[in-house]
Amino acid sequence: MTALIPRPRSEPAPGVVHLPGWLDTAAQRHLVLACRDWARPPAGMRHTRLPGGGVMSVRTVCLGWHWEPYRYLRHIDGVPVRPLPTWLAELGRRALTDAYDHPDTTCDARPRRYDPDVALVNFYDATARMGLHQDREERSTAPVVSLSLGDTAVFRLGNTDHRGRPWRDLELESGDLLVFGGPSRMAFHGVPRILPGTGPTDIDLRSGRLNITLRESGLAAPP
Ligand SMILES: O=C(O)CCC(=O)C(=O)O
Ligand SMILES: [Fe+2]
Repeated sequence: MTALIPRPRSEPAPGVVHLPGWLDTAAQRHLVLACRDWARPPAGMRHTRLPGGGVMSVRTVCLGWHWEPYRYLRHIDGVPVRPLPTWLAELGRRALTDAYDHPDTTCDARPRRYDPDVALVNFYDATARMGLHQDREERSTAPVVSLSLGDTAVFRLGNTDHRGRPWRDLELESGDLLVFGGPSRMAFHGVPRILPGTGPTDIDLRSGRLNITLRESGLAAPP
């Protein structure tokens, strides 16, 4: 959506930085097209099965490493994971610099080097959601970089101790960057709601929301 009032940078918790509209329209469209390519079979988008027998309402495709609850793998059902393109890792590095290298930063959680080797690409239709969880399968403590495309999401940023309150809800719009690192790296977070019909009309995504998170797995690449 075109914001009439520019939304300012914010730091909703120490180590969490929200940069609204970080990606311009061309960059958003480029990412949407890339996601469409990554979503093609055989390692396409799928509803992740949960150990309890349910399936997640979002559909996911992974780059670099496959994620499944609660581990990273190179193959799922015999299907190798797609590589993570170097341009996407570079975008992640730029994201951390832009997020933390700011005079108002109260907590610069930038690692000396950031080498994201895994991306989770989630697609949310109008009814999909994601429960509160921690991103804890990574062995690295480096920040998570999150990019949002399409419909606005209500993003719930919780505390680091448990799933309950306190939490705070942020709206993540198309093009927004959110990073969470430092003391908030293990914050519980989730997406209780998507606001259908709020995405831009010029990024080649007719409906729904894409979210890309970049992470450092801390796992050794196989020889
Ligand atoms: O969709 C989002 O904004 C969050 C996604 C997320 O938490 C995850 O993929 O682990
Ligand atoms: Fe997460």
